Amino acid sequence: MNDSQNDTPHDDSAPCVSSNGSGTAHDFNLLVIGSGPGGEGAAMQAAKGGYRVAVAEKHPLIGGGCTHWGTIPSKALRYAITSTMTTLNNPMFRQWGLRFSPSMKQLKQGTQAIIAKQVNMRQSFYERNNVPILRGEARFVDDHTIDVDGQRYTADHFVIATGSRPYRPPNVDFDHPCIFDSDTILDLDTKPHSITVYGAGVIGVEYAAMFRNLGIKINLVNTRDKLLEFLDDEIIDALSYHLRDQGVIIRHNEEFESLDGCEGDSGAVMTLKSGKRLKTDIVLWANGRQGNTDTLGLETVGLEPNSRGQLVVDDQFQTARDHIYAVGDVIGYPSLASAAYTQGRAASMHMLGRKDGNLRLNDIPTGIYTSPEISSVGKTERELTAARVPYEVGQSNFKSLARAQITGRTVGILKLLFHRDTKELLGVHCFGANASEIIHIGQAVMNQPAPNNTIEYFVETTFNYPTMAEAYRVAALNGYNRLF
Ligand SMILES: Cc1cc2nc3c(=O)[nH]c(=O)nc-3n(C[C@H](O)[C@H](O)[C@H](O)COP(=O)(O)OP(=O)(O)OC[C@H]3O[C@@H](n4cnc5c(N)ncnc54)[C@H](O)[C@@H]3O)c2cc1C
Ligand SMILES: NC(=O)c1ccc[n+]([C@@H]2O[C@H](COP(=O)([O-])OP(=O)(O)OC[C@H]3O[C@@H](n4cnc5c(N)ncnc54)[C@H](O)[C@@H]3O)[C@@H](O)[C@H]2O)c1
Repeated sequence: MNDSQNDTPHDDSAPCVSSNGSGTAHDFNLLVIGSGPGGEGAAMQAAKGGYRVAVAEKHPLIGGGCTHWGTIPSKALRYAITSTMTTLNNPMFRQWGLRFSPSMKQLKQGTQAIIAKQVNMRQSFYERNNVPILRGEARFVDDHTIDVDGQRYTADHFVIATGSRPYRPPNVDFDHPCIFDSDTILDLDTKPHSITVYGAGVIGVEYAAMFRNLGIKINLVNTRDKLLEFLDDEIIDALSYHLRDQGVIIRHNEEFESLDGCEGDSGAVMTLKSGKRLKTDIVLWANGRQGNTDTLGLETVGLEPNSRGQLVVDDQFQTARDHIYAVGDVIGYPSLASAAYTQGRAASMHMLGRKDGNLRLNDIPTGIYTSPEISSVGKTERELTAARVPYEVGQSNFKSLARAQITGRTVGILKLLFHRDTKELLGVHCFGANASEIIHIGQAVMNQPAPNNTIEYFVETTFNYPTMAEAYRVAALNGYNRLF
């Protein structure tokens, strides 16, 4: 499909009954708002199911915040920083006198090329599946009609997949050149000497780790008493230890009182309610997100988002209006690209009436790209203890794995939690190189029907050697040895 087909406007005077091939009095069976992972998952699943589908997108390029401001640019920058610094810190290169301080511009060079590849690839998905992209900002005008920058389109169903943006409190001046959020930090052109990161959620912790790798002084201000409290306690301790060991100053249980940009671009001062004052070259505000619902005209269709702009949905991702679904960041937790895509597919399967799908909507792994990575799936020790489940722990320290010794990436653990009677795998928690990849081995076993979901799989299986995956065998044997 070419652009002119994509942009075909709806003719209000002639409603097209079935002539559009949708078998409906509306232009489309499904109109998706937003082309991030949530919107793409919904659009592709519905198109494959025979629906006539269109996607409205207000950004000039498709791919969503995920591609342009979130997952992809942050992970591309992280890769550029870690690979450059690993090379520069290699004792062999240092011995040879290799000294180089990369600029922000150099580190960001590769990111645009990766984004362009993502956009082209995703654009081809829409083209191949005959899903037109309606360019412009969508707004409901009645139950079955949206306006996209002056053109009106009708549909039987809608999926709202408009994502989220950084929450900006009114008393912070985001126009100041030294005050950034997770969108604007991507425009940072010069490398600061010091940064205060306010908010120690996933975004704050990932950026703190990333910038510390560049040798920048970091204050990480946490409004809670632990980092990432949804993780396993030992992993939280390991993360805190390694961030501190790398030189990040973490301040727990602190709340901001005021933030003042200094004259010109000479830094910013954050005053905390405890009386502390932190002056750094820049501040990265990373304290929560806001759903993109304010301009959707939701009042027209009788929907009301919560104070953070998020929509409430049921298990099928239906809002209070049955024909309007919502997926991804706009419904809040877990606010992951991975989950958004699955939710989009689930919403479309529901509207198609398909019961054959078996999407595991509650089995969402966590992958956190700190240094080193963190990943987990299933229950934590805290949850199992609270539920009085008799579990045992099997652990492998990366420092004793041959592969880790060879690559020099010896920091890390893999922890398996399993039922001490049935040996069922209940949780997998990993901190270390490649954690977000190797977690999926455990996830696959955990999802097998009993009795194939036990740690016996790891004990009985031959693993490639030397690999990081071997950690599963070591951890399972370690756990076995604790049983009596
Ligand atoms: C810095 C950062 C790092 C992240 N890292 C990870 C990670 O490593 N792994 C992970 O799984 N997740 C990560 N995330 C989260 C992930 O990016 C989001 O969960 C994901 O993008 C949500 O997808 P979505 O489809 O709901 O929305 P989005 O990807 O935000 O897409 C929404 C789209 O809707 C469009 N839109 C909004 N309103 C309208 C309208 N009225 N009309 C038309 N179009 C509209 C927007 O332009 C946008 O293109 C990260 C997020 C951030 C900010
Ligand atoms: N690697 C990844 O998977 C990855 C990376 C980055 C972001 N993300 C996703 O993006 C989402 C947003 O990340 P984030 O770091 O901004 O959010 P977050 O929800 O983790 O919270 C960030 C900070 O804001 C505070 N906060 C959040 N809601 C609050 C509220 N209502 N009142 C007061 N304080 C509040 C938290 O205490 C925390 O310190 C996360 O849910 C995460 O899943 C994922």
